[in-house]
Amino acid sequence: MSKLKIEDLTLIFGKEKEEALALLKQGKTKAEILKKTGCTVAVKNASFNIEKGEFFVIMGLSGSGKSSLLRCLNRLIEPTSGSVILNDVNITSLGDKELQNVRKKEMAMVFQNFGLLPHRTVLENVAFGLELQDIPKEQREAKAQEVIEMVSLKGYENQNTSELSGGMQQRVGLARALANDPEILLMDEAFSALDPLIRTQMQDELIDLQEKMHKTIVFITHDLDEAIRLGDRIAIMKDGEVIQIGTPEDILTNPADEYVSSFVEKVDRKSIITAASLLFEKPTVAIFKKDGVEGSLRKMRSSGLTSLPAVSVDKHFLGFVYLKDILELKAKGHQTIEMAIVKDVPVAYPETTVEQMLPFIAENGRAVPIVDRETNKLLGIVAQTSLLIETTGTSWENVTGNSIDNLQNEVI
Ligand SMILES: Nc1ncnc2c1ncn2[C@@H]1O[C@H](COP(=O)(O)OP(=O)(O)OP(=O)(O)O)[C@@H](O)[C@H]1O
Repeated sequence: MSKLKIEDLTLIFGKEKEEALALLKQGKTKAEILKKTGCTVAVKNASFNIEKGEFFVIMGLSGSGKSSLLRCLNRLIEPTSGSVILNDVNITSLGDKELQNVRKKEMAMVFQNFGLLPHRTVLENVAFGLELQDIPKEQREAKAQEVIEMVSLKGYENQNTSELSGGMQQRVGLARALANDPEILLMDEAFSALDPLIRTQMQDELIDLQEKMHKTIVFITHDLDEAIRLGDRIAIMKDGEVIQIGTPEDILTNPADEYVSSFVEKVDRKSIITAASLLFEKPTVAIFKKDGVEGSLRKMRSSGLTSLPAVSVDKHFLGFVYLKDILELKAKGHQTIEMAIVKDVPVAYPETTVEQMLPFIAENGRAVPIVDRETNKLLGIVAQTSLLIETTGTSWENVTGNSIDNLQNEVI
């Protein structure tokens, strides 16, 4: 179920909004509109859904419109046109009072610069939102204490926040947001001010927390590595436009344009790309027992491969068969291939990452079989060359001197 629906949302800064909006409709660019009207198009026709419980990351360079878009979600900034639907309620048309309620109960924001009250204690900061709602002291402090423990700040309740390190201050920021039990957390570059080690630690803790909380999180970052670590899906923004939305793997394997590619190039793909996206698109060549020695030789010859997976009639993976062993059987006059099936072969599953498959690289160049975790059916094979390409970033032709089509021409 979609928690948030963002429909054709546009945000323009400046006085001549109507004129700017009209020019936008005519297809004029952000730069042209700025020149003609003095208005900045911060968000342009954004439309997408965020699912309940999803960790949704909005990523883009500075000035691409991420913060503006995020602030339109709770109307800290009023969108110029379009709507934001939260649980089927169009919050763009709510009156002040209803909007206050949404902000108090449904959404909470965590800011990059923490936004804490420096002369108040951790406990008071965390309970502050509840205090504004006139929740009795005892009750709000009990709730604050609970979330303080969730973000590992137990023991620091009575410290002034100005005495805390950046990482700890951001824990207070997070605890304050969680104290209201919001359904949606809006996090604006929440970890960007932290040094790299603390930042990674906070990312890990947020991932752990989210596994328990199942909130809907909208997280902004300009860092693709962070987006990939955290996001179930990532929206990439450029010049106010959302130019691609997808899972981290979608974005790495199919960048929508040069801009996205330029980010993606710098990412370490090994831990993200899975066997599923490396599976040969066409069905894998495999050997059945009924193929016998002659049939196996034919399949190896026509595929140009010196080792092939063997499968049962219902395509369960049995092991690997090597050309040299088949030739030996032939020389000895055997017709069945049973003795040539090497059974002790590591298998991967669709969700196995390239990094996890690297130890499977064998000296004899055998491919990695990918099987269904439940049924052990062979889904396909990943050639070692694919793994090398993924780890070195080079092309098929460079590694194999061959094209992928030559490697497969027979169907299981
Ligand atoms: N209050 C404002 N008045 C006028 N223009 C603004 C205002 N806030 C943002 N902008 C402009 O809107 C565009 C989007 O800015 P925004 O801050 O949303 O981008 P961002 O991707 O969040 O960048 P950053 O990571 O630097 O915060 C930019 O061109 C910016 O200059």
